[in-house]
Amino acid sequence: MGTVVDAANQGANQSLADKKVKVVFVLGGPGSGKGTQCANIVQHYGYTHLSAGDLLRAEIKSGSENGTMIQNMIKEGKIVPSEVTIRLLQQAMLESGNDRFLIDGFPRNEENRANFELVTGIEPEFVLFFDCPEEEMERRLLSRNQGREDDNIQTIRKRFNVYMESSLPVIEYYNAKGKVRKIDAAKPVEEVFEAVKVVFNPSTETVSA
Ligand SMILES: Nc1ncnc2c1ncn2[C@@H]1O[C@H](COP(=O)(O)OP(=O)(O)OP(=O)(O)O)[C@@H](O)[C@H]1O
Ligand SMILES: Nc1ccn([C@@H]2O[C@H](COP(=O)(O)O)[C@@H](O)[C@H]2O)c(=O)n1
Ligand SMILES: [Mg+2]
Repeated sequence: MGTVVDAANQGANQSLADKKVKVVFVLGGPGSGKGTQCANIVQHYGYTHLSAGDLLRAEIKSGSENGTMIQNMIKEGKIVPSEVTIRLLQQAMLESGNDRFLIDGFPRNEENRANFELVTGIEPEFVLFFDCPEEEMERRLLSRNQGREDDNIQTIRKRFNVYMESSLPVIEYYNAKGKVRKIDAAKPVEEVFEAVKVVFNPSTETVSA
């Protein structure tokens, strides 16, 4: 059984490698506006948006054998083992038929980062980092109203702790490699997107380099 699954996984990796997929990691704290800005980027730049959190929530709804474990992790603001999340990301990349992806909310810790690279061989083109003060993120999450089980103050505080302890080091890792494009995410949505466009527009990038 393990061998069949491993072979399928290797096939998926080979197929993604053949396509020479382009990946941008979209990172930032809970409520910093990753999903909001990804929707804008998709409209303008032809990327497919894959939110790791959305994929995990869909996996719960699908009645998968991992559903209960994932649900408990999300309620506690904890990071699901990368084996599960990477498989969902690979599947979604293959199904999309696209070769350009915004991977939102991943990698969330060192284990996510190292295993994604090891398993897929994919290095991000760059990391889009939405930088936002905690008080503003908290305000946004508490008024998001999308029925998310983790948008309550107890879980939000746990998510902030995980972000500080586990996710920021990943951003620092990519920063040391010169891959981070930092955006001031505390501004209104339209202003944030203006800053995002500068990153995605190659001619503007050349001028400012
Ligand atoms: N620049 C902004 N100014 C004010 N509100 C914003 C801004 N960007 C997003 N929002 C709102 O804040 C909430 C959180 O945004 P969003 O879902 O995009 O964040 P996220 O980073 O994807 O969060 P999570 O990590 O929890 O998935 C939403 O209700 C969204 O409409
Ligand atoms: N790489 C990831 C991403 C997310 N999770 C879990 O999902 C929760 C919600 O994520 P959002 O990006 O939608 O906010 C998050 O708090 C984690 O519990 C994960 O495990 N691994
Ligand atoms: Mg989101």
